[in-house]
Amino acid sequence: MATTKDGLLYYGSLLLVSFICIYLLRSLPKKLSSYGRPTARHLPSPPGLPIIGHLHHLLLGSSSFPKKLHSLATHYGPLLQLQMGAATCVLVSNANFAKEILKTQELNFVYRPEFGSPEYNIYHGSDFILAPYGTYWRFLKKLCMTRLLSNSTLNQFVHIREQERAKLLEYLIKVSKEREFCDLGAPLMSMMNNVICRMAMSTRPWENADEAEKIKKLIEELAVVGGKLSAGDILGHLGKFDLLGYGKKLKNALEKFDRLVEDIMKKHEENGSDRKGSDLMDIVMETCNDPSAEVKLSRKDIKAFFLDMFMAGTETSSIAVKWAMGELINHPLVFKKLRQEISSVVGPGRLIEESDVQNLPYLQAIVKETLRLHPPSVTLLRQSNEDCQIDGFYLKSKSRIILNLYSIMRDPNSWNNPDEFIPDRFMGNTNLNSNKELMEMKGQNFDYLPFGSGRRVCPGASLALANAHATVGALVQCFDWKVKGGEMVDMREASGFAATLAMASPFVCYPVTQFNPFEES
Ligand code: HEM
Repeated sequence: MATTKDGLLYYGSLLLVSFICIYLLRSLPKKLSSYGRPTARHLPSPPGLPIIGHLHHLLLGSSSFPKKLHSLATHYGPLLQLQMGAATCVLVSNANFAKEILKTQELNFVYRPEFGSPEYNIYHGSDFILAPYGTYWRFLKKLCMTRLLSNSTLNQFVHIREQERAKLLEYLIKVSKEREFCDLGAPLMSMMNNVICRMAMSTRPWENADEAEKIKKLIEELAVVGGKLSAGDILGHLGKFDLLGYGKKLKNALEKFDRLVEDIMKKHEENGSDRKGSDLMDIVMETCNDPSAEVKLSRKDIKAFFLDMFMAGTETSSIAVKWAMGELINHPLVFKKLRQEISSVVGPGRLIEESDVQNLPYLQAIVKETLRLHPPSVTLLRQSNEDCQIDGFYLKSKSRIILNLYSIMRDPNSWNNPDEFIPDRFMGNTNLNSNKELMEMKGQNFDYLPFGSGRRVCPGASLALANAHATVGALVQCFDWKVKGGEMVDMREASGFAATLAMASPFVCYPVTQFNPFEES
């Protein structure tokens, strides 16, 4: 007679066999479809902890976020899977894997991940930087490349950049006369904000100082709150509850920006017929009245687009000049050589202009070397659209990719003395990285990607470079620099998570005027 024990054994075995059959039936199609292909391996990972995953590698210790990514890449390899709380990311830290993502499999990785909870973003769905690769994104990218940020539009606005640079120099001459010191970061940020405000929306700081200043404050606030909210992604679904209140702060700041830009748009509409392409907003609004335009932009789309321009362009551009000046002050021989180059090309009595830059290769090399060592955007963020393999490793669709520009541009396999500031490596007359001598900024060399690469490459690169070259040149031509509290500028990066590479300490210095371009000779 069968006992209860036998019965349990019988039904237990039946259950086990059923589970095995269900598992085989579900996995068989996948197995058959991958039959004959080499089996993909899973990505390596550093040691992790339950729940927080690898967060402790990024949160503990006083070094900066890019240095922590760099240390992970150096210890565990150039392709890693990181679990940051609830968010899974793939960290890519060498030129070969970057090329695979940005070129070989570009169409699969042309998307960007969305961080933070969309419910607090009043521009959700209109955002250009995060827009999926499709008609809307293509329309705006083409508008940027062929009209808004094209070389001919940049030439049309050269006087704005000259006037804003002159204002910066006048301020520094005054500081120098009064033997005061200044934090160079603040006037550089105002200058770049004014340039973009005036090019984009004709805000005229001398008539309405308020508008440009309000936009600058909002952009600074949005960068801080947006960064904190994105970091909240590590909470997964809990992020929706806005436990720390950053969601509400973000919404608040966005609504203020929206009201400000709505007023500016109304002024543009009121003076519509007189304006005819006087600024970027006119050009964007013209497309709304063009019946042949492929996409009809809404007011929300236009405002979201300008917010992206400010967020992507202001801090990155001013920070680049700040890092360059830090390196120049800390390398007096490079500083001297640059001043000599400017003097021999520009002459003694006039201020450097943007049109001089093509004849100033050493100035160009200094800006290139600064962007290599201190890339204002430390990472490129991408997302895979479909399952794929990289170097035999399996990546599932919607994998978030962090391209670690900081490590790629300091990789000792690509760069000699990678942590040293050596502008000569870009001059083509040394044997230091001689294959880099013709290196362009266009993202075709995957060892050097300060502006990204491919379809998603930065559309503001020419504007950023025009500004960086002429500003660094003018600051070297007009002033000697003394550092408050010591001989050297503190070149450490700020700790904590941030999208742009900030300096750890304020850049406080004394300008000493050497050449005053506004003085009658
Ligand atoms: C030194 C200054 C700048 C640096 C280092 C920089 C760097 C970058 C990088 C690395 C990307 C991502 C590219 C990729 O994913 O392949 C990017 C995208 C972008 N940048 Fe810049 N940028 C700078 C200035 C500007 C300026 C001045 C503007 C416009 C006023 C701008 C507008 C944008 C926009 C709209 C995108 C998104 C493009 C897209 O998704 O298609 N940037 N930038």
